[in-house]
Amino acid sequence: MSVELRDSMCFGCSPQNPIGLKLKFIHDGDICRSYFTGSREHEGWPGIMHGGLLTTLLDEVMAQWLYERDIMAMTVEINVKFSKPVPIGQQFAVEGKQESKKGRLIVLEGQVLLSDGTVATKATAKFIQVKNSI
Ligand SMILES: CCCCC/C=C\C/C=C\C/C=C\C/C=C\CCCC(=O)SCCNC(=O)CCNC(=O)[C@H](O)C(C)(C)COP(=O)(O)OP(=O)(O)OC[C@H]1O[C@@H](n2cnc3c(N)ncnc32)[C@H](O)[C@@H]1OP(=O)(O)O
Repeated sequence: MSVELRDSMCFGCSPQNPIGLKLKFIHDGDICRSYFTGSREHEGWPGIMHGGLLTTLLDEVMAQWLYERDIMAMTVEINVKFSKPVPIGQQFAVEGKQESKKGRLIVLEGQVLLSDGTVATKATAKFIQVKNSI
């Protein structure tokens, strides 16, 4: 791999990106999980998390599921279903796991869970495996 994690300015996970989300990840069996609490800077509708940012969070946990397993892959497609609003100021969980793998095409699923366990958002994303030289 020519790009090391320590050099990354990844908007989702880099600790050194001043405007990034600075996400941390827990790998729990076949699930990658992160926790996030939105603030006013993350809202779309007043008091509600911006859907584009939820998509970013979902993309990131799914990408990290792969990265943890040394699979270098890029998102080529993502479909997101927003079922319930995600309130600002309340911690929620974001989870990702693999659904299938066929050749270079890897399909992952993600979800946003509110603190009471309600699934607020669901995602399916396709990743294509690339050479370890991004
Ligand atoms: C993962 C990170 C790696 C880097 C790690 C480095 C340091 C660590 C840093 C951070 C921590 C790591 C992870 C966090 C990083 C990011 C998180 C967010 C993820 C992203 O933010 S990521 C950015 C957005 N993303 C892009 O910027 C992709 C743009 N894209 C491309 O650059 C090309 O697309 C490429 C190179 C991916 C593939 O190009 P290519 O030329 O190699 O391959 P080709 O097009 O031939 O496709 C091959 C086969 O996949 C089939 N195929 C293609 N697309 C399909 C689809 N949608 N559905 C079904 N099948 C599909 C074809 O049909 C063919 O199938 P077949 O082989 O059977 O013909």
